[in-house]
Amino acid sequence: MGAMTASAARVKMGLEPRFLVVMGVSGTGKTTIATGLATRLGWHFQEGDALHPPANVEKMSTGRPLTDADRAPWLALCHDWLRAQVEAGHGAVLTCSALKRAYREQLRANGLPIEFVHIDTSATELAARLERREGHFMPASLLPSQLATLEVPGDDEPVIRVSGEKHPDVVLEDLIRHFQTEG
Ligand SMILES: Nc1ncnc2c1ncn2[C@@H]1O[C@H](COP(=O)(O)OP(=O)(O)OP(=O)(O)O)[C@@H](O)[C@H]1O
Ligand SMILES: O=C(O)[C@H](O)[C@@H](O)[C@H](O)[C@H](O)CO
Repeated sequence: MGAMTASAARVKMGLEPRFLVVMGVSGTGKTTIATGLATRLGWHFQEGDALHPPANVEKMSTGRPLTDADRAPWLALCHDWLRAQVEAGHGAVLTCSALKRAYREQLRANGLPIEFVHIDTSATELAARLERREGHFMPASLLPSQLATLEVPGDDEPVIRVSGEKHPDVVLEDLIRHFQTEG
């Protein structure tokens, strides 16, 4: 039997399109969860790291945290991608650390119906993962600044909270069940 098409998957799941930003600090599992969701649901996927200006990647690679000014053009590109997905009307998943409330507001600007999926993982587990991870520009030495910069989303923000310490398959199942329940 051939692979299920994206539209067949959507019908099978019975889910309306949603516009998700999978957020959290480096190493929390954004790419793992977002790619899993996009594949399972047949939704469009964008790796937020791929939208960083090269100077940002260079800065992080050399162990220097980004500033608000560094992040501004990147967040603008993330917002533009999200807006294009909303206009096209298909489900979409973006990875973006979205560490501060102001960044999340920038992503949601112009009334975009964005929802954040915040993956929360303990500092100890994050440090172990980043030490183990190979072939990624983000050094483990930037973890303290990531954690210090994070403003955990408030209850007044559109956020779905998940634990990054469960197996990714479990997190995916929990999220899909949540979407099915919410309609
Ligand atoms: N739930 C999990 N349990 C254990 N390991 C995980 C889990 N989720 C992700 N990982 C592993 O942790 C590392 C970081 O995951 P991932 O790259 O998805 O995080 P990220 O938030 O996208 O990171 P970054 O923002 O730095 O790109 C990877 O090696 C991944 O395989
Ligand atoms: O806002 C930031 O400081 C950055 O987006 C970082 O979070 C990295 O891009 C990402 O986590 C990759 O490791």
